[in-house]
Amino acid sequence: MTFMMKNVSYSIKNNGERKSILRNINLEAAAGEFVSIIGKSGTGKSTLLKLACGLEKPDEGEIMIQNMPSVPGSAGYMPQKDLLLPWRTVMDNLLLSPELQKEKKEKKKEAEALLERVGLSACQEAYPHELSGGMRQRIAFLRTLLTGKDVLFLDEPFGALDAMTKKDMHQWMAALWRELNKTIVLVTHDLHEAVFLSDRIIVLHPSGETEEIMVQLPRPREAFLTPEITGLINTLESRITHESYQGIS
Ligand SMILES: Nc1ncnc2c1ncn2[C@@H]1O[C@H](COP(=O)(O)OP(=O)(O)OP(=O)(O)O)[C@@H](O)[C@H]1O
Repeated sequence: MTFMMKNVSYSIKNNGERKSILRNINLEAAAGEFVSIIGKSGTGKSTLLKLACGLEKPDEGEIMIQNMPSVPGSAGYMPQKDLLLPWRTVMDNLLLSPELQKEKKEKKKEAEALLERVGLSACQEAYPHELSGGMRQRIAFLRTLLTGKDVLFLDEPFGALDAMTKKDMHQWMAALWRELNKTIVLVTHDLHEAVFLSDRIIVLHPSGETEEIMVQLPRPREAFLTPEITGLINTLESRITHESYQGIS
């Protein structure tokens, strides 16, 4: 498995007491797979991604990326907010992490090629405030890609975008994922997004249990709501509203 979480538990200190956030989580993703994690607010999805990419340490359990324990830098991570630095141009934002690792020169060509590939070469010298929300998220995603990692964790990357921009982003992401052959684990609240993009969807229940739903729809997928897509969305909605896992009926 390219990504694996085994018996992972995590708690935080809250007013002197330990508060359990995740209990005994088992998850995995195969090479090139697109997996989404959905669930009610507060079930620990963002925490799970931070653990997955080594930014937090579990109390118990094992987290592996490409057969090695996950540490910061094992995988690409895109947080909920784009975190583009307002005083740096698009190119300088893309080269932020390579610059810190003294690889700026080597990565510049790669950054130019990526911008070209997604039709954003013209905004290379623009500042974040000059870009639309969709463009900013594209740049933030390209920055995650520039880490060169095969496994990418994305935390609600399109959450703040309007419906039309989101639709464009879904198609853009699906095409790039196919082309680049990355393993992606995405946290989202948008069930249509999860169905449109994923091979597999994990429902994280408030009880801490997880449930898995396969998306066996041919690709490329329809951007509009077909009866199959609507059916899956309804299934997911009914699973999320269950307080705990009761088996798929
Ligand atoms: N630093 C922290 N201090 C206290 N509580 C925290 C901290 N980080 C997370 N939590 C709590 O952990 C739980 C899980 O938070 P997390 O953000 O992972 O959930 P989520 O499923 O991603 O939520 P959402 O869908 O609303 O983004 C929540 O109850 C949250 O209040």
